[in-house]
Amino acid sequence: MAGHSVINLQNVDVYQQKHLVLANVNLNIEKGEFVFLIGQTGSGKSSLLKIIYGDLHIGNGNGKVADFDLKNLADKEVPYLRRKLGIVFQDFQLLSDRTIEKNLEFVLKATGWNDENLINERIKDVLDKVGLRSKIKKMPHEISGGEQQRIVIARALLNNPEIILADEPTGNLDPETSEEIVLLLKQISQSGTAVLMATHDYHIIRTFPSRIIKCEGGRMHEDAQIS
Ligand SMILES: Nc1ncnc2c1ncn2[C@@H]1O[C@H](COP(=O)(O)OP(=O)(O)OP(=O)(O)O)[C@@H](O)[C@H]1O
Repeated sequence: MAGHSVINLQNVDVYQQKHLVLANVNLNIEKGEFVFLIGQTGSGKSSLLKIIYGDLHIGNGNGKVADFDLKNLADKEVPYLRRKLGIVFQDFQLLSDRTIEKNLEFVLKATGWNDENLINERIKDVLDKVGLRSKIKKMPHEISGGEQQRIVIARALLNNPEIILADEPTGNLDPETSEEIVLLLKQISQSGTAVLMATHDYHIIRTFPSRIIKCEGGRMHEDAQIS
């Protein structure tokens, strides 16, 4: 059965300015796949994610993400590409001066939603998906770190993305809460959204056996094993 590719990179060279970080990357991720991205600090994981969300241009090679052609991606198209992506990064936290509801409303309004009823419904939908509807009126500081991360995931789901990119989403969490977050991301992938998750947490990788790709020695390797 032919799959439905949501990320397809062919012979892509990943540069940070003049420095070649990863050479000749070939990567295909299908709808609903769950993939771990591993590699030492500085090996190129974030750079690879940047290629995928249109923050770095591809020089050599070809790339398609959620039907956007990365090679010919105009700057003005980047926000539309990002709407197809849910981004869960550590440095992309909740706005601390407003409630969970207002955090989510802010993103919807910034991405073109203006019908109040649809906005309210969508906010409830995504909060249900992460099991936190009861926290809708709370401020970020009134909920735990794990709950905040679930809200960040809810926020990433607002525009029904084809792909979630998660960079160390469990970095600041205790082991039990980390497992809950990854379980949630797994469930999201099973409902059809591909998840690409960069992590250094081998306990998590062992607990949730999945496809692993690794950045090492200036290359991206498939079917990586952890020891
Ligand atoms: N903005 C930048 N300008 C120039 N070089 C950069 C820039 N960002 C990263 N690099 C370099 O590119 C290489 C890959 O960095 P990258 O951040 O992709 O690694 P990483 O695997 O994500 O590391 P970490 O696990 O620490 O996040 C490193 O040598 C880094 O110094």
